[in-house]
Amino acid sequence: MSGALVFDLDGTLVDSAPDLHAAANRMLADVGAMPLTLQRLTSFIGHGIPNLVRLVMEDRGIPASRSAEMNAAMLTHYTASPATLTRPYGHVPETLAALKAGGYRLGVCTNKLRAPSISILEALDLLRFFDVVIGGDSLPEKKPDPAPLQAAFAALAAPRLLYIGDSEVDAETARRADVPFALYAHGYRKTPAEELPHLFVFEDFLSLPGRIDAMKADMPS
Ligand SMILES: O=C(O)COP(=O)(O)O
Ligand SMILES: [Mg+2]
Repeated sequence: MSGALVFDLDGTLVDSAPDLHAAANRMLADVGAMPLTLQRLTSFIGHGIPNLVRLVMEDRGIPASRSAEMNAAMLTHYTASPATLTRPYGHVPETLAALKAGGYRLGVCTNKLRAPSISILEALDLLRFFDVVIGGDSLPEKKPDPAPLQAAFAALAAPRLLYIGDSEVDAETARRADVPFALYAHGYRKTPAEELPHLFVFEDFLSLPGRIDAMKADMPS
């Protein structure tokens, strides 16, 4: 057994911002509000959909009293098409295949709701690589609480090697769970990489198996 690796979803395995953006703009159109740019919407990703809706509403000056209605609209629009524009980042499928073939047990730990997470992984033919998917609603706690990441590793029942993510939330979750963290450089983070605790930063998924092998070689046996 080579050990367990857990991945974040949004901004790490997949570029999901275009579908979140489309759903948010449909929600805004429902109430006659102007759309947001993709860049602005992307800056709101990381703490799950209720937080994203709150930030969109603040940005557009929509009163908090409408939050239940807006959240319901966002969920309806997003779950209707969670994987229309969403794509895996470069070399993700072949890297997951190589890691799986190398004997690693793989999991996902995301703040996205579990149902659309599964839909996305299925639509992009990635679900087959994972032995566990923990979503933002799988437990009472969400990242950066360490509980969801701990639950993912517990389900994998193999030595915990690494959490791979793109954001401030992921770095903090890994730190609190006491798991080494690898930072994917091209996700949705707002903070410079050097300000986030990490074991290594990587630019391309193709480099990941080699980095993990090197990390294992450095570990006390
Ligand atoms: O849904 C979000 O806001 C963040 O999702 P992630 O945890 O997969 O990055
Ligand atoms: Mg992420």
